[in-house]
Amino acid sequence: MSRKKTPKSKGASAPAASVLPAANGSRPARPGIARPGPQVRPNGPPQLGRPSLGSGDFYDVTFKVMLVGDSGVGKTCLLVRFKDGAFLAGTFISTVGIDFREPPTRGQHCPSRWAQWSWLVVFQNKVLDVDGMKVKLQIWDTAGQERFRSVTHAYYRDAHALLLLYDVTNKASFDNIQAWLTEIQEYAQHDVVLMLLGNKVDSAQERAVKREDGEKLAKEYGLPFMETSAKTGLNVDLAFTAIAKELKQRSTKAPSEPRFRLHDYVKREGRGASCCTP
Ligand SMILES: Nc1nc2c(ncn2[C@@H]2O[C@H](COP(=O)(O)OP(=O)(O)OP(=O)(O)O)[C@@H](O)[C@H]2O)c(=O)[nH]1
Ligand SMILES: [Mg+2]
Repeated sequence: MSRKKTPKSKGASAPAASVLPAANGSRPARPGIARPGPQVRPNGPPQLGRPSLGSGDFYDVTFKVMLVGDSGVGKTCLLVRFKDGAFLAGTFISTVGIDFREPPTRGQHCPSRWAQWSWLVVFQNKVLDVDGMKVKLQIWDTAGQERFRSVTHAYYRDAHALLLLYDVTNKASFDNIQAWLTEIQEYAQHDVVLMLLGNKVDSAQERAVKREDGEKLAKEYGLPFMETSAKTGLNVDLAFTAIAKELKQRSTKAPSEPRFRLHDYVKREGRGASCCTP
């Protein structure tokens, strides 16, 4: 990733939410922020695979992916779409904390269940088959609200990849991308895989950020870029698959394999907004 120096973020954070470590396996009584458990690995060599007995989630290698961006851009919805193939329509419930446990009953999530959980950030695991290798993505949603920024920073350094979202119907969320990049530069690993996503392209009539502007910004910072819709699913699987392919390539480093080119891949495979309007 080639990153340009950006001006220091003006986004001064208000005091972070109180830290409320959650007891293992039980839901905290109120929104809170737990500290990373032992399962959280620092960035660097990916964790080698092990079968997680009982869950059926066998994998060869695992990576931590984080979703970041302003509040309301659709991070939680993007994760729900990828994990469950569903869309959280209706009332917007902002994510206001971080939690490290998986939801209580695997395989039984539904939108309403997610809505109940959306005041916590629940990481989700998804195992993808990438060219014959089982790649487990541990995907972390974060609270986009500025008052939680100082808390979410702390988790960047563990991340192997970051999906940075803005909302194409919200110009301010696009204008804030530079500040996000400054934060990422400051807190994430220098070799973190980063992708810019312009979400909500299904809302064509409310569009406030042109596709070309997203492309221009991405080019300026050397980032792969796509427009997505958590509502229709446009390019959602592709974004995560592309990240998984890039991370897998970096970790295996097989000289015989043709080099995976993330930028080319998303350019080639990404679909335009007009393709999937409901
Ligand atoms: N039309 C449309 N609406 C979306 C899309 N993605 C999310 N939304 C809506 O946007 C609102 C915010 O979505 P969230 O996923 O909760 O936003 P967030 O980025 O997680 O926000 P924070 O948790 O506060 O950081 C909700 O009302 C969603 O239904 C999309 O692709 N298209
Ligand atoms: Mg959220």
